[in-house]
Amino acid sequence: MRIDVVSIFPEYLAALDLSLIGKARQDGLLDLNVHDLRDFTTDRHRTVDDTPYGGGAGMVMKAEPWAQALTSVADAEEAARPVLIVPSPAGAVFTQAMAYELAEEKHLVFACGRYEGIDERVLEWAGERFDVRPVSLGDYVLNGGEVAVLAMVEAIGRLVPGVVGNPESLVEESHSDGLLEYPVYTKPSSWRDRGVPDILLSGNHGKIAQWRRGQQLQRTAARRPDLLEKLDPTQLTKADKAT
Ligand SMILES: Nc1ccc2ncsc2c1
Repeated sequence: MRIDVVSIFPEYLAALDLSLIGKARQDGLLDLNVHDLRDFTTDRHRTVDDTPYGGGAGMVMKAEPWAQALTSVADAEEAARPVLIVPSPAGAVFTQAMAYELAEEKHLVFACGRYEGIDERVLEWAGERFDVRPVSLGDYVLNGGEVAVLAMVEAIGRLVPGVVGNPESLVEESHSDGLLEYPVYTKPSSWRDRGVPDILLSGNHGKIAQWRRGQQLQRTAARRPDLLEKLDPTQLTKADKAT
């Protein structure tokens, strides 16, 4: 998978050189490229913003530098129609299901907006060449898209085959089955007078699996009842319903 990120703060994305994503880049599993939007300006001051039409506080990102940058990254990859992800508080909420879907794509481009956002005409113009997706991390506002891109690249990148050493570890995690994950414990078995649930020390794998599933359902009901509402009833066993 090729990933391009365009930002006026490319150094913000340095964290993508580290850990799992960094190793995937070294191993050639992720071809990740970060670009400075200012490199696509033509004036001496490398201007990327201007005042908003209609007035109001703040500045808006100018269209032309974005058009130059997006054209450059689209031309860099043969993939038919790259997905252009634009982090925005006004976007569709990013979910694990979306991460799985995007992990199948050949070419992802992330446009990190700043200030009050990007001139809307850029997203309209980009629709000719890209599958344009405004995406939100949740109902809160950051100062720009870079932090959201770090989160999304990690969430998507770890699902690309070969990135995570043991694919099994992707199976039982929050949201993989529509539920929150169960609690986990490790040595010592007694820590500051706190023990480990006896069932986990029993060696009875069937009972352990049953206990873990019950924990998932209880946690989800307590912390994210909205997820239970969304569950397809066929995803719940008779034992689940008895929990
Ligand atoms: N450009 C921009 C500004 C704020 C913000 N908050 C979450 S994603 C995002 C993107």
